[in-house]
Formats: sequence, C-alpha cells, structure tokens
Amino acid sequence: MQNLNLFEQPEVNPINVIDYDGLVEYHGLVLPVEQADYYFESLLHKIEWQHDQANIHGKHILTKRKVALYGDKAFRLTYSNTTKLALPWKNELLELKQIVEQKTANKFNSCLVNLYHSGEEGMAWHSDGEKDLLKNGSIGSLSFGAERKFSFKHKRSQNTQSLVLQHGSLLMMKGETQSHWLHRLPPTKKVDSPRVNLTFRTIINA
Ligand SMILES: O=C(O)CCC(=O)C(=O)O
Ligand SMILES: [Fe+2]
Repeated sequence: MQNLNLFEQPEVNPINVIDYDGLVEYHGLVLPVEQADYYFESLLHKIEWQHDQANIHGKHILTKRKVALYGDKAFRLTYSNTTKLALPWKNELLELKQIVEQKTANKFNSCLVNLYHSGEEGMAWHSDGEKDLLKNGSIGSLSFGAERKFSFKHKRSQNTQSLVLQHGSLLMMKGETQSHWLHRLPPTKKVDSPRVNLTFRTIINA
C-alpha cells in the first residue's frame, strides 16, 4: 500500500496565463475566504499607506492610488522616476509571505503594497524591476478585495492575455516574463470598491 501523507495538501495545478517568453501562473484562491477577509481588513488599517509619487514627462504628480514598500532591509525601489525606501515588515505581511513561499518554493525579501480605492484607479502598462530586482526573479502577487481584470501584452507581437484576479488569489510572474511582457491593471467603471495587491519581490540593493 502507498504511504499517504495526510498533511500534504494536494496542489491544484496553476493555470498558465502566457504561452511563451516567460511564465505566468495563476494559482487561484490560496486563502479561504474568511482568512482573505481578515487580511484585507488588517492590511487596510495597518499598512502605512502613502500616495504614490510619479514623475511623468518632468512633471511631479501624486497618484490617487496608495502604496507602501516593506522589506528585510531599507531596500530602495525605483520606478516611474521616484524611489521608495522599504519599511520594516508588518506581521501580516510576513505571514502572507510565508504562505506564498511555501506554495511556490520561492524566497522573497520585500513587498510592494498597492491600494486601489475603486475601479477608477489602476496601473498603466509596465514591466517590473529593470534595475533593483533580481534578474528573472519570481514576483508573487496576492490580491484582496474587489475582483479586477489584469492584462499582459507581449512587447514585440503586442499579443494580449487577460485574467481576473480574485479575492485571496495568487499570481506568479516568473523567468523572463518581465523582459518580454508588459502588464497593467486597467481602470474600470464597473468596480466601486477597494482592492489591495501585494507583490513579493527580491530586491538586490542594500
Ligand atoms: O495591482 C496589481 O495587481 C499589480 C501591481 C503591479 O503590477 C506592480 O505593483 O508592479
Ligand atoms: Fe507590476
């Protein structure tokens, strides 16, 4: 008879979102709804939210979206011509980091947290981490709150793939994905409630 390990959760195979030039895996729900609700509320209250800054065509602007960066050290993360400095971890973020690490056999040293107050707020086409991130390092993205569409566009062919990110779900962006694909969170009039997104990353500056 086979030796069954009752403590090993059968892992449902993740769905592949792109077919080539990288790997994007949607794991679906990785937290039971009650736990996802708990973390959503905790994060809304405990994260040190700041309006995101951007420098677009030489103009300094504050976005409506709020953000915060957390990490093992005071890492720097530069994007849209502004630099964020990582704050010391919150317990909730460490707990969620551990869940993602265990599910995916990855290690992360930082997390960028985003708050979209409603569907009016989104994030434009971009790739993550030309400079500050480990090259071809995995990015683990946990979503809470409102379900939102998320899209990928191949830089050369413009081929586009989209999916819906559910409350308590995990999306992994791996390998060469950031070199070949852009991603975005399109704004939408259909959503009027908030969403929190966590992207666990490996930053390489100290
Ligand atoms: O909100 C999301 O799902 C993704 C956010 C994102 O792409 C980023 O923070 O770089
Ligand atoms: Fe991103």
